[in-house]
Amino acid sequence: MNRWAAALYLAFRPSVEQRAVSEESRLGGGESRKEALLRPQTAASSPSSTGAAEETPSKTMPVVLPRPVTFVTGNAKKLEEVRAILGQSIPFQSLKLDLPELQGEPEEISKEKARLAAASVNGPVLVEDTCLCFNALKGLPGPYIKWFLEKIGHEGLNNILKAYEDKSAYAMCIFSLSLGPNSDPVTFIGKTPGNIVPPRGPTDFGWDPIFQPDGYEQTYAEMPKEEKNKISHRSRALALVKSHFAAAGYLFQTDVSH
Ligand SMILES: O=c1[nH]c(=O)c2ncn([C@@H]3O[C@H](COP(=O)(O)OP(=O)(O)OP(=O)(O)O)[C@@H](O)[C@H]3O)c2[nH]1
Ligand SMILES: [Mg+2]
Repeated sequence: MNRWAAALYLAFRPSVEQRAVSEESRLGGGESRKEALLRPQTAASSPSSTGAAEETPSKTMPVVLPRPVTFVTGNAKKLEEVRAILGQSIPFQSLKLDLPELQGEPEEISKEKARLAAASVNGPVLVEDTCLCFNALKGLPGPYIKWFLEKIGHEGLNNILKAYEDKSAYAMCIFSLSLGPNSDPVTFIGKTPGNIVPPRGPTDFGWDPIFQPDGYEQTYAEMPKEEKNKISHRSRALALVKSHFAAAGYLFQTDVSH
């Protein structure tokens, strides 16, 4: 046994691709073991809606990941919420990195971010891309909300919708999990419907002051953080991430020599 000690965080049934991981590669040592564990794999589940992840029951051994998942983001406020929502449910660490982003459909943007992150970290990663989608604009600004917000601010975003009666919108978070370089990312999508309103509340996080979720009198910004984290797009997507981890039963190796 080398310095790696296998730390078993979860030991539930594995998912489809995990059958490919042999007992030998699971317990073997050195780089060859890591390569075997992180070879390209089929998505375990593709929860591409707000529904729960579907898992295929199996009795074979779970995938062993060389270390906790790295959540890669350049956004401190996102990280704060992810920490609060995940708690101790999934072993993860974070890395501040502002990854370049594709143009295109939100799911592809998130997946490509995960591929870049996995290549950069050389290990399992979780990333997310957030969209604010105006129904009157057929989903725009969507993944480009960051740049709209930066250039025209809350007032400009409200002004855009003055041309339309429909002020409804939805906040969407797309998490992508990649088990390592060359591993196809799996996505988890959470959406919260609401309306775009003139800004109310603290301005410390993006467009929170102009998004009022359905069924609430307060904007995201006016809500206590715990309340937002119960109903937000981010918490809905993370609920799917958690279900995926519970169903997949990943094993994590922890280097106990540090
Ligand atoms: O009011 C908000 N409430 C939220 O819950 C929320 N989540 C994200 N955002 C903002 O929406 C844009 C997404 O762009 P984005 O997903 O590319 O994020 P980012 O570039 O800041 O970080 P990352 O890509 O490194 O993870 C950025 O302007 C974020 O600040 C939010 N604003
Ligand atoms: Mg970004």
